[in-house]
Amino acid sequence: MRTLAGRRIAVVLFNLGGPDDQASVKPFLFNLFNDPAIIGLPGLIRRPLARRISSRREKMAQANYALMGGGSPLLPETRKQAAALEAALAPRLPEDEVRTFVAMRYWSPLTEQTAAEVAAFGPDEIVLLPLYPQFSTTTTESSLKRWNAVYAGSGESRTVCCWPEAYGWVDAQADGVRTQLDKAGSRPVRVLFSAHGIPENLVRRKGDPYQEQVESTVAAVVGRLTEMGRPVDHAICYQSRVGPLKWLGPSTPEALEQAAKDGVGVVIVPIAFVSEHVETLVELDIEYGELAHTLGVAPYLRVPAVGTTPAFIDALAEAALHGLSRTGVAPYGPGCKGDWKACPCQAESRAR
Ligand SMILES: C=CC1=C(C)c2cc3[nH]c(cc4nc(cc5[nH]c(cc1n2)c(C)c5CCC(=O)O)C(CCC(=O)O)=C4C)c(C)c3C=C
Ligand SMILES: [Fe+2]
Ligand SMILES: [Fe+2]
Repeated sequence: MRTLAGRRIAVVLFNLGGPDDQASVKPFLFNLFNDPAIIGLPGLIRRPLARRISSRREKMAQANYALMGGGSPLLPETRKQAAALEAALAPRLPEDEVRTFVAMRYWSPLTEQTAAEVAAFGPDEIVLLPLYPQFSTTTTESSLKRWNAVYAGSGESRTVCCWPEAYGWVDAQADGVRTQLDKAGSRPVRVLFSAHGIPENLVRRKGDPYQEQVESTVAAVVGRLTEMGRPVDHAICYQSRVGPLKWLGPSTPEALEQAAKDGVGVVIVPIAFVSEHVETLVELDIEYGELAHTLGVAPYLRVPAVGTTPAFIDALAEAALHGLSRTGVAPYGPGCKGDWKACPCQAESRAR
């Protein structure tokens, strides 16, 4: 697999980023809505629209971030994952100097800042590793496009497009579900796999593979639970709806209403996030927790994001190693377009 020893290897972890304080909420939102991957309109229309939406959304978003102390915990949580991954890779690549980096899409450290840091490191090889288990044009593709536009340093780049069925990721999720099922005891519960939504037309008209990959993660986790002797009543739903377009459904509130009608409690699983942030700590725990209470859905239990659990960090380390073992795999591009399972970066996690 490895041909040269003593390499400098940069592993770049990509995530969305979040505001670090109340003042950065609006510029963060502007960066997000000004991304053509989020609003696919020409810049002349998109920029003023992004300015309007970020102004309109500022107060509500600030109130949500205030519930977590003022800003997003996403960066400190991601830095912990980066440190754990670096420690996990060191014994696997003992002759190389491996360094992990964090590149955020909409807030600091912005991708261009990280690109400069990676360039200063002078890597021989770079692994681009999105912290999005499932590929979406709105997240993974947007981050990788930005990286490719701004990175001007040394090194051969390899990309891991996605890892929806990676062994340790699925294992960590199944383990988290089992822990919550134990807490539910003999009370009837449905496992609700809640993913961040995207507009439906991205899937139907533009072939975004996100929904299919979310479904494949869920099938793998349910399969693992069945192997553990814990078959579950389960459903997939989509949270965090934004704007007037039709988004993937059912929404998480709709799934909670269904649970109320069916007389079951829920174990809710953040199935597209790998760390805690506003969408888990505020939306799942507070907003939907209150909704569940109002609807009489009990128990309402939530699986923590995988964070730095050893099985998950192992999955990231394996993904980085698989990235290193190939040259220039395109992110969900030639080689896997239209069939992500055919992408070489999927082969080894399936084989385990
Ligand atoms: C699977 C991951 C994510 C997808 C897909 C995604 C798509 C997407 N998001 C918005 C709009 C917003 N997202 C916001 C926060 C946010 N989104 C993700 C992940 C995905 N987004 C994360 C990890 C976070 C948290 C950031 C943090 O603060 O730590 C927000 C800001 C919060 C709010 O105002 O509600 C917005 C807005 C769209 C429009 C979209 C797809 C088109
Ligand atoms: Fe791939
Ligand atoms: Fe989002």
